[in-house]
Amino acid sequence: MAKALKIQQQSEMVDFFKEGEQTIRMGYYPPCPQPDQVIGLDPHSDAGGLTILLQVNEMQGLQIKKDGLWVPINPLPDAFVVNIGDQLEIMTNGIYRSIEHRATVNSKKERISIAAFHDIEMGGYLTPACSLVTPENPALYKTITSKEYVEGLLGSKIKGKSYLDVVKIKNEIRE
Ligand SMILES: O=C(O)CCC(=O)C(=O)O
Ligand SMILES: [Fe+2]
Repeated sequence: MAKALKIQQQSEMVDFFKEGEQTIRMGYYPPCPQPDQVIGLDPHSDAGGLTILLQVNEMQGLQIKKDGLWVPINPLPDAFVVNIGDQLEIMTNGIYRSIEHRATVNSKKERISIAAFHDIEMGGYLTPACSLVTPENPALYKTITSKEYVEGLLGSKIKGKSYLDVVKIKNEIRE
């Protein structure tokens, strides 16, 4: 990833995650007779760096928001879904965008997913990579401590990608 982004000091990318955390969440979505009336998991972007997700029993349910529409991600046998999270959006100075997603439920069958989240270390800083910030491409996100980031996140309501707005430098965002 660092190579693809032409980050000059590849160690910079490694340093972000070197002492980072891996957290696993298992999702169990029971069948629901009225699937249109409920949501399995509210729309959100993952707050960490990279998420690796397995749709265990290959039931459809994961959807991503693309051009304002919800697009289903059909499970492929033995395949992982790899999601960009907000921390990577910040580090890449917006070159890689985190993806808004949600999970729906089915009427007939349960759905099981396992997500592995990879986050930066607590105690470090969350900041766009130095070599991606230039006079032509100024920093789009503030530099904050990972502690500030997590505290702010826990204190906010999950609503799509809205928490990133707190970290964005206003008036500088390319859409
Ligand atoms: O169950 C899924 O497919 C999505 C899970 C997810 O987005 C999450 O745990 O953050
Ligand atoms: Fe997620």
